[in-house]
Amino acid sequence: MTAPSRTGALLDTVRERTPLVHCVTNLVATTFSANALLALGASPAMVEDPEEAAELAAVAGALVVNTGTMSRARAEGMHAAARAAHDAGTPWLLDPVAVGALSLRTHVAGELLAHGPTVVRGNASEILALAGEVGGGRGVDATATVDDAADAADELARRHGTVVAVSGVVDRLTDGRTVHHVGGGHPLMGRVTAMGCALGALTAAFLAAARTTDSAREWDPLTAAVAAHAAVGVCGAAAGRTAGGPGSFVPAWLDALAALDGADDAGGADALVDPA
Ligand SMILES: Nc1ncnc2c1ncn2[C@@H]1O[C@H](COP(=O)(O)OP(=O)(O)OP(=O)(O)O)[C@@H](O)[C@H]1O
Ligand SMILES: Cc1ncsc1CCO
Ligand SMILES: [Mg+2]
Repeated sequence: MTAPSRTGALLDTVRERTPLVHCVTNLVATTFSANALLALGASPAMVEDPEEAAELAAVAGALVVNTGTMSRARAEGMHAAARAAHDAGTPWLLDPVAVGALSLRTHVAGELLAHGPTVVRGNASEILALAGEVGGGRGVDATATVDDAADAADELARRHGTVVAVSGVVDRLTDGRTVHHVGGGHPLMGRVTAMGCALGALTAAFLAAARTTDSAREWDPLTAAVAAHAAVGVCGAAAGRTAGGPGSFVPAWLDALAALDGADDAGGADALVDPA
């Protein structure tokens, strides 16, 4: 018998445990992120009021805070959820959507870093801006490349003791010491909205699974985040092979997520990690 792949093993854990993933996310990504989590085998809950968010974050398996729809009221919910997750020792992921392009969210995201995110996940422009460098982001889409953000990502990871995942044609993930690249995916992923937001939600599900694995007393968020990116990459490549365009890509990608098989090396996901 061959050893289970890292991605496959974590995928199996997600399906065994059905982790509750608390999402404080944006108006665009809400339904898509929930569907992606359900397709994977996790359980989504989209809750943002500060009172309810704090209550849920304390019992959820993982939290994602996504700044895509910002307001002062929403910022309160983001802070409350992140604080509660931090206090409960629950892994949480910050997705700093359009940080650098708009002032309020740039300020709020900077404050959220104080609650110790387990993973920060964004495109290159967002990570550059969060690290305090000029990223050049115009809106929610990146204008910088993953390579442009490499040094900023490493520095951000070290400064905040977090994993930083930068998405693009090839994703790059680091904890400030170790770097992994994840290939796969498809150009159509940039032609539908909220694909990165869904990646953040799915990464949170993998964090929850890794955190609850018995053998993972010293669990590794970098490994879990890499596995999530590989799963998304393998599904993107599969969906891209059959889709006729952005419209048919989305259901094909959701179907691919649901069809991922842990025992079958999650469709070859591990081969996408650090290809020679
Ligand atoms: N040209 C591409 N080729 C392969 N994969 C891609 C490409 N563009 C995006 N992806 C993949 O799509 C996913 C989302 O990455 P992207 O950088 O587009 O996120 P984002 O800008 O945060 O998205 P959004 O904010 O719209 O949700 C990642 O898994 C990434 O690898
Ligand atoms: C299009 C858009 N606008 C705010 S959030 C979002 C989803 C992609 O980040
Ligand atoms: Mg994004």
